[in-house]
Amino acid sequence: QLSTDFYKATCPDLFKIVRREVQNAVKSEMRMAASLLRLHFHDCFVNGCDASLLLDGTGSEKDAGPNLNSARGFEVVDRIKSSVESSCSGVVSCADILAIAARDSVLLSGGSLWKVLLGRRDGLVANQTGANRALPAPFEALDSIISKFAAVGLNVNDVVSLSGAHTIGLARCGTFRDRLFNFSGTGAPDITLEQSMLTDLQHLCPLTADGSITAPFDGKSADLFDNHYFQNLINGKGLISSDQILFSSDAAVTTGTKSLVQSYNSNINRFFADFANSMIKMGNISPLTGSAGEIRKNCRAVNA
Ligand code: HEM
Ligand SMILES: [Ca+2]
Repeated sequence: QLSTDFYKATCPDLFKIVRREVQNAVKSEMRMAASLLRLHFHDCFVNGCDASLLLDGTGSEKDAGPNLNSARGFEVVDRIKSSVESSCSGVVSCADILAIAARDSVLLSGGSLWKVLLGRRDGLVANQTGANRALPAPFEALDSIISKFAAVGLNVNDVVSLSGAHTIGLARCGTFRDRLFNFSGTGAPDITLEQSMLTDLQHLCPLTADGSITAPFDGKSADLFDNHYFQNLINGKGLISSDQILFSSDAAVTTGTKSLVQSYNSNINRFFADFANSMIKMGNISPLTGSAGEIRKNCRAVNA
């Protein structure tokens, strides 16, 4: 029961304000678009899209494995929230701000536009254990990733289209280094990783180096939201294992992800349309509505 015009009367300039703040953030650092998009994903997979990810404190989702030293953009969310508050105080949820910021981040990176549904309210608790359980890991098997998406109502099509978000942004060496030297204990690199990219990454991420050095997911256009990601997979140039297995694993054939990769590579319009559709579905994961939850004043803490 989310709707596109939820704040029409109570915060008529909402879209303008968020767009302006996201634009400012992206102007000073293009990567921020990727970081904001990821925040909405990591919020929605845990307790639904309720801004649980934004809560500070012990037991926070920010300190869960997939987010610690990894999720970023929280200061930008604070800035958006305070701009929104100064124009319409106490009416717009942090969960909705994440949804709009994710949409605008894709648009400002050259991707498609969709009508974002609104009316979510903010949760009262963070769920660190839930974040560790629900968020997919880069080295996870395809059937297991598919199960995690299924657990929140998303299908195989959503897995592939939403993985296309990795057309922008960066990943730390630590998230893919096992592929470079000793892939799942074989003592050799991942054979599905293309040779020149393997060599480049081995130089960027030697075993002795700090695991926080980063590489672009899409070496061709790390800041542009396009469909190169899928071409990369076909060429053995997926960065993390969970990307490459969508094309190269045995399960990619049986689950149908391989043919979806091929179709998004040959038809960018289909990718854009499916991505928009899947983002709307993801944004609809168990929202709090009506009088459930609250409208947080500060995205980092529940109201006093
Ligand atoms: C399919 C399962 C997925 C896995 C296993 C996965 C895993 C990862 C990993 C390991 C990173 C790098 C983190 C780091 O370096 O610390 C990352 C970054 C990123 N992920 Fe995913 N991801 C998945 C799906 C998604 C989805 C569904 C979205 C959004 C719709 C998304 C958006 C992003 C973006 C934009 C970045 C780059 C963030 C930045 O540069 O700040 N990912 N992901
Ligand atoms: Ca959440």
